[in-house]
Amino acid sequence: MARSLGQMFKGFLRLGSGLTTRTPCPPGPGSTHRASLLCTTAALQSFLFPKPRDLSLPNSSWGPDMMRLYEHYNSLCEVETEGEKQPGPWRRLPSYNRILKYATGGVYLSKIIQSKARLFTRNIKQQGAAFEYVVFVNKEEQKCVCVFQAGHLLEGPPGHVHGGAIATMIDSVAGTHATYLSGLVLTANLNINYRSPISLGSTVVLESFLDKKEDRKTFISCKVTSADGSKLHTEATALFLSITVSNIIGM
Ligand SMILES: CCCCCCCCCC(=O)SCCNC(=O)CCNC(=O)[C@H](O)C(C)(C)COP(=O)(O)OP(=O)(O)OC[C@H]1O[C@@H](n2cnc3c(N)ncnc32)[C@H](O)[C@@H]1OP(=O)(O)O
Repeated sequence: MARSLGQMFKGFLRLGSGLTTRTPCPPGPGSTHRASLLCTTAALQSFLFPKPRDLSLPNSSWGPDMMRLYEHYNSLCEVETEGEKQPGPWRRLPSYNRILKYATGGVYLSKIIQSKARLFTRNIKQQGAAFEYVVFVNKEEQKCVCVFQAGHLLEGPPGHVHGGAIATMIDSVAGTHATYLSGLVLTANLNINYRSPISLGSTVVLESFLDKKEDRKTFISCKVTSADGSKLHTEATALFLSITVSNIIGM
């Protein structure tokens, strides 16, 4: 068990270093033996380690603000220089309904380990009903941005988003950011100031910034603003502590 968890978190830690890289299948005509071997290996790999469904991609429930902001940041993930496409300053992070699906073989692991468990923010199957979001990270600026559309199941005060749901998103985005920067972490402290309510169904932007890193501690601040950036909804600071796999096993 400890070994499989070790493998699992090795995959998880790859989040910060090009997790989604896969062997491309070369074009058919004129393929060499080596190329077809590569293709077979890739096919075998995808059979043995099926890709989990990425829930951070657009679906039909996404409104105009959500789509506009997604397309804006997505366009910054790739830049064209002298006719060639290069990685841009931003990167979209994939998102699954269990964190262990980041590991190689995570789809199978997910069936073996507490098979009914689901990531809190990704456990509602009805598209658009709860948390619709996508996270982008900018390594150079050490910054994360999340575009979040809050569905009708997240109601707190009538017509508005529950404070716990907002806290959940802040913890998730700041936690993802801290993981990206520092590997495996747990939230030790989260302070939130709610400045103005968020309407149900609206799209907001969460921005997460690295304040400082000290040994095991990663300090992050986060703010939530309206889609056009004109209104501040929420501000937060958080402390994440780096942990080891044995911390999780012993939990
Ligand atoms: C890719 C997808 C990623 C998705 C991200 C999802 C993010 C979700 C994140 C979470 O929700 S995690 C779940 C909620 N958090 C927890 O359940 C954590 C529960 N708490 C613990 O397990 C432990 O308290 C913890 C691991 C955080 C710390 O215990 P340790 O024994 O490792 O640390 P220790 O108590 O020795 O403290 C280490 C340092 O941190 C400081 N510290 C600990 N807790 C603190 C605190 N709460 N506030 C301020 N400082 C704190 C402590 O003072 C000390 O400072 P110094 O080294 O300077 O002396």
